Amino acid sequence: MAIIEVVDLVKTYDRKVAVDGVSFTVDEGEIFGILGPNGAGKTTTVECVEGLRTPDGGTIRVDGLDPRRDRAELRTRLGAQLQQSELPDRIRVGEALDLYASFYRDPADWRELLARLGLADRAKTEYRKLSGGQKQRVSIALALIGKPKVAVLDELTTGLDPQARRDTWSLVEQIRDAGVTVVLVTHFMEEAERLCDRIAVIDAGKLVAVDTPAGLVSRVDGEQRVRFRPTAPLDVRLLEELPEVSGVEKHGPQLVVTGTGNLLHAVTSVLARNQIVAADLRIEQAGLDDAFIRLTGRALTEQQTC
Ligand SMILES: Nc1ncnc2c1ncn2[C@@H]1O[C@H](COP(=O)(O)OP(=O)(O)OP(=O)(O)O)[C@@H](O)[C@H]1O
Repeated sequence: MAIIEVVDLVKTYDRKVAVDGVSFTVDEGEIFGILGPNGAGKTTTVECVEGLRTPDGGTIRVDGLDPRRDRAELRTRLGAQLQQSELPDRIRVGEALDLYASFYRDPADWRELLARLGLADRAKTEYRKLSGGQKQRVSIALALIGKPKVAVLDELTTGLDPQARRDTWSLVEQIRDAGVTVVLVTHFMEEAERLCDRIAVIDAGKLVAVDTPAGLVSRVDGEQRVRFRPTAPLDVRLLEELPEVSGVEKHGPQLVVTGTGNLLHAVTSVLARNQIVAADLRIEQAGLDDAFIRLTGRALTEQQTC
């Protein structure tokens, strides 16, 4: 059953159309990803869902509520993660949670919440003394303090090291397993693929696709990449002429051949005929990043991948 319904959402800043007719539904109990490059309109979309911005067009329902009209009631059902900078440096973790708990009629037990998030021994620690990963966990605790049905987590793992990022992913899964619907805004491909039940791909304000990670990948299924280092000079046109091959790229001494069908056999036959050995040979199947390129016409930039 859908807990969030967004229909034809439009949001414009001055003359810039940030969100341009976006529609999707989020089912109760799922982790729903919103994936796209910087400036795609992801944050604007979720801020409209949270009732923080007024849409210029379209309708939104969250658990049957209109986020603008029913803002007070929405706060008890939807928890949003705070940006790190929104807490004072010197506040103690326990004080922050106590304060936020006081905003709700029936808050969660924050000590229990801290224990669940692995922060039981940090209640008396000043916020500024926490590591990046611990600050993120505090922001998750604050999003959950009102016992929401939906938690919106925006760029949750940006700035975290790989271990802290993986720890945070397990937390998000625990939140979903406890029955909370999670909306996860991200520009990390690996995060979306690993965590999300379904993903909305947004690019330049428009919804490009909504599907499961496997469903998105199946759109480019059959595509493979063969990587190797030829042990002698090779005329790449010999590979480009093969019907199985759709592209050949040179990365330093390495060749990356993209194609379909029996690509490996076709490539190695050409090499054998020319008495060339393929050193460091690797075969890769298409993944979510290939699907993203197919859908948007470009890759997320290097620093945006995990
Ligand atoms: N308050 C604002 N005033 C004017 N323009 C804005 C404002 N907020 C966002 N924008 C613009 O709207 C577009 C969408 O921004 P938004 O923050 O929603 O994208 P995003 O996908 O969340 O990007 P990021 O990953 O960088 O946060 C961008 O071009 C951005 O510059």
